[in-house]
Amino acid sequence: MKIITEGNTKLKVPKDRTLSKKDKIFYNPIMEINRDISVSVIQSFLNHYKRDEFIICDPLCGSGARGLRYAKELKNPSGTVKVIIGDINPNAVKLAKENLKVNELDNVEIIHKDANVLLSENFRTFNVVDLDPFGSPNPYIDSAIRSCITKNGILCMTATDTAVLCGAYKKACIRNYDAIPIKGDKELAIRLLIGYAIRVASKYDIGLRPIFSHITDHYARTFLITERGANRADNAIKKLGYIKAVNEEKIVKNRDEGFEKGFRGLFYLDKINDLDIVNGTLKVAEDRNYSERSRKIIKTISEECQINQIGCYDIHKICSIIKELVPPMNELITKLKELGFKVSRVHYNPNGIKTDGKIVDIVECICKYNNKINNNII
Ligand SMILES: C[S@@+](CC[C@H](N)C(=O)[O-])C[C@H]1O[C@@H](n2cnc3c(N)ncnc32)[C@H](O)[C@@H]1O
Repeated sequence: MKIITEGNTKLKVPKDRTLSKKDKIFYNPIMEINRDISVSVIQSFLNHYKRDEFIICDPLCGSGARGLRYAKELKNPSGTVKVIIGDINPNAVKLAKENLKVNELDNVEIIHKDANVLLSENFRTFNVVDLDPFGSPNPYIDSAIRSCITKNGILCMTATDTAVLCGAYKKACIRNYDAIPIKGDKELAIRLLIGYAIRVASKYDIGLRPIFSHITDHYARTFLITERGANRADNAIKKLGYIKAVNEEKIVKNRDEGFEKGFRGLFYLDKINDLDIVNGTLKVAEDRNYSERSRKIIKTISEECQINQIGCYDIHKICSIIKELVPPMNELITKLKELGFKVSRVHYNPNGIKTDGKIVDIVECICKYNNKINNNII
């Protein structure tokens, strides 16, 4: 064991790890970024909404890193923060208890229990439920929704089964998420996951609205606000639909229009980030000097979420289709901006941009740049 610091929380963690289920206790240092972003999003939410008591459940806690960071680093401006953490693995629970002592916290309860049992025993109790499983969060989504408060609760989840959500295993995606995936644009993986969660929540007359979503390294992560009532559930369902990807262009079809051959889904078609929450998240991460990479991801999201586009245009793929050389991304972005278009890079693909321009505008800029290069004008 060794002691490390994440944020301002001290953690005793195993020295030798395989980062798989084989580890006696799971701790992944790469997920510090995930935890930095999570603390910042929830703090941003707390700064927007007044709460006397704010109760968070981390039912798949591993070493306790996530739950303990919430307990130590979240500040509730108008009340208290309490964290319930649990794990089915007795070794994880033992370590989480040791980590609780190291941090001298008195606002945490640690429970040795199956996550679905813990969540089911706490009907409509938690302000936040954070699902951070191995693989898909799917086995826990139903009980997580029932254990969340129904108005302005937060369900956050990590999915590490991105190969499934991104379309490498179509049958598994249909089986696990009742949806047909699309390969290529990773944002669609989050949209598929959100779409699925909305369908699960709607049977309880709960609507879900995403406030922050990212796809980083090997996982997708989203934060969804609960909204009470059949009308809100209906509104959330109305935002689901089908997508057809044709040469980097995404054609969308609302669910009400029915399924058509060539389309895939269901996907969530509305905004997957709330700009106020994202900007608040960035401020928290910057004020607290959280990891540089987490700040960079949040900053890019704050830019990309101001452009209303599903997914992104991958410039390398466009160039390969039109058989043109790839221009420098910055040159292309500057050119499009000079033409009056909004443009942003995306956090999940170094070759991707979002823009309110059309694909023909991008193609024109690429061709013009290459002509100038060929004629030695640049
Ligand atoms: C990916 S790890 C959690 C990592 C942790 N949240 C963090 O940020 O470091 C998943 C954890 O879920 C636990 N787990 C697996 N199945 C479970 C179940 N049915 N109920 C409760 N815990 C479970 C595992 O023991 C493991 O510690």
